[in-house]
Amino acid sequence: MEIHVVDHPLVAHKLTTLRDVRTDSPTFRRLTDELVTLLAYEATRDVRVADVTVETPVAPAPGVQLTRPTPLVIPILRAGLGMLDGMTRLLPTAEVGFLGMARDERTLQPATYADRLPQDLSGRQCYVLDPMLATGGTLAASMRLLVERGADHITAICLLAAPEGLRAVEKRLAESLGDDNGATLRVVTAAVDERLNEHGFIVPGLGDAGDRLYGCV
Ligand SMILES: O=P(O)(O)OC[C@H]1O[C@H](OP(=O)(O)OP(=O)(O)O)[C@H](O)[C@@H]1O
Ligand SMILES: O=c1cc[nH]c(=O)[nH]1
Ligand SMILES: [Mg+2]
Repeated sequence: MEIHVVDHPLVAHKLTTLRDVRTDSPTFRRLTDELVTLLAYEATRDVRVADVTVETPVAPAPGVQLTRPTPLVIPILRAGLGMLDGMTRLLPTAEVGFLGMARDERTLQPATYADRLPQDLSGRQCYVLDPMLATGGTLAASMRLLVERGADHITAICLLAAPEGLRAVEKRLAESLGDDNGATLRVVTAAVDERLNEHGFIVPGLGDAGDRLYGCV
């Protein structure tokens, strides 16, 4: 699995405000949206395009356009929903599928409560949106589901990742799918933080992303 940490002063600046405990929900939502667009620029670097020629008012011009099937964007509910608009702003023709997953606060295991994804993802480039990659259980389960449905190119966009979570995603996917599953798997993130705490929270992190976006449930 390829891990790409986006090293850019604007990303670092926005992430710093996002982490700040004094940042309120409206500002947190706006910054998440802005950060996703910056991360998406990197994450879509290898989106599939085909050569085309258009006529300018002056002459034919060679160019490219996105190929079909169109990419699929998958926000992981609930917190991933806060990243959807920022992503589709950059990829307006993408289709959107939804996965609802919640981590049990005690066992830290993810449970899937909603699956509105196509059954056949053969040849689909998939972009998974989830702000936090903590133990990695949620991302490993979602990537596994997508590969089992035929996706061969999956990029996860996360605001923050924990080092042990990144290692766990690689290990779990190798165990469940095999090392030579043929899929390209990537994680694009704004930062890899220090560690997880005893509650499975990223340190220093930004707290509970879902709660900070939408309030407590
Ligand atoms: O890497 P993991 O240890 O699996 O944790 C990460 C998951 O935890 C958070 O979601 P949460 O379960 O809190 O659901 P929510 O988005 O509804 O708040 C976060 O948005 C990820 O989906
Ligand atoms: O730090 C964390 C870990 C999991 N989920 C969050 O929202 N934050
Ligand atoms: Mg949460």
